[in-house]
Amino acid sequence: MNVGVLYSRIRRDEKLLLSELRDRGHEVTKIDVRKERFGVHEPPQAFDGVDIVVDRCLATSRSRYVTRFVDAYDLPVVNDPETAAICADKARNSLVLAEAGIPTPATEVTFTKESAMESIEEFGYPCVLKPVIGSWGRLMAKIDSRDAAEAILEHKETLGHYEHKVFYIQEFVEKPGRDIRVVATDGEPVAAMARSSDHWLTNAARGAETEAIEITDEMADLVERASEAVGGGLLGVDLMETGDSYTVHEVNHTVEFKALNEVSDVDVPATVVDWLESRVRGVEVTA
Ligand SMILES: Nc1ncnc2c1ncn2[C@@H]1O[C@H](COP(=O)(O)OP(=O)(O)OP(=O)(O)O)[C@@H](O)[C@H]1O
Repeated sequence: MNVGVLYSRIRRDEKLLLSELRDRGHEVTKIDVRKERFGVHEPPQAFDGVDIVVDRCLATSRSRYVTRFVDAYDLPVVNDPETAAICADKARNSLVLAEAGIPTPATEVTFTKESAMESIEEFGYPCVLKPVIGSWGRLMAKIDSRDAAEAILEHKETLGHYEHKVFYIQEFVEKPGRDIRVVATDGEPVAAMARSSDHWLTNAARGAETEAIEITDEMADLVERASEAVGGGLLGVDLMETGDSYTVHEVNHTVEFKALNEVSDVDVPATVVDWLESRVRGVEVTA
């Protein structure tokens, strides 16, 4: 098969994927989205002969638009544009998880700092304020007091980009110093790791320690349901432990897997390519 890989920077994750594809004799068409022009009628020539497109754009804005265009060109794309749109937006992410009855932290969205303050006071301290669009733990605030809340809300309202005028407020989950990332393909867990840190943010990108963990039946069930809630695909499902159970705080759509591949016995890129091959076979059968 010929796999089109949309990118703007090739990270270790993409290198792993590209070399697994090439090792199996697949053709790879690297498509640098910074250089292409995406017409509404005609696809760029770069897509000629491509069987399936994998979106690996680092920037969420690029990911969201480029997947829409690829979908309009009638090419299968991983992930689906609607999945990318849901996962890129923490408010939509939380909504679909809650709608599907999946345990997820209590969350409110408000549009003024006054109503945000009401929400924060009701959640009590600490609580969490997140940007609706963002990753790697950037611009996340754990709010410990009313004074801190007032300052952050004023900064966001005065200095923030328009997305920062959507206040996404969440209960603080007392997790055991770690959270869990499960990479899954169409709801089927590939491998899981715990990310531990002394800091309340336990993102691997912020230097948290990572270790492989077993996937329990309960985790697998939540991952399957969370994947279905956002429309499936190649996803990273993030969970926190809550004593005897779990809460799913988000699902990521252009999931990084290099850290997981390093700690896990599972060959993550190989499993992802197995899945891509099965997707292309599925398209050929139905065509
Ligand atoms: N409600 C919460 N209570 C306690 N800790 C939280 C809460 N929400 C998030 N965290 C912690 O903050 C980290 C980052 O959260 P989240 O995944 O929502 O942000 P992100 O910027 O989208 O990160 P990523 O890009 O890794 O998905 C999580 O790994 C988790 O440890």
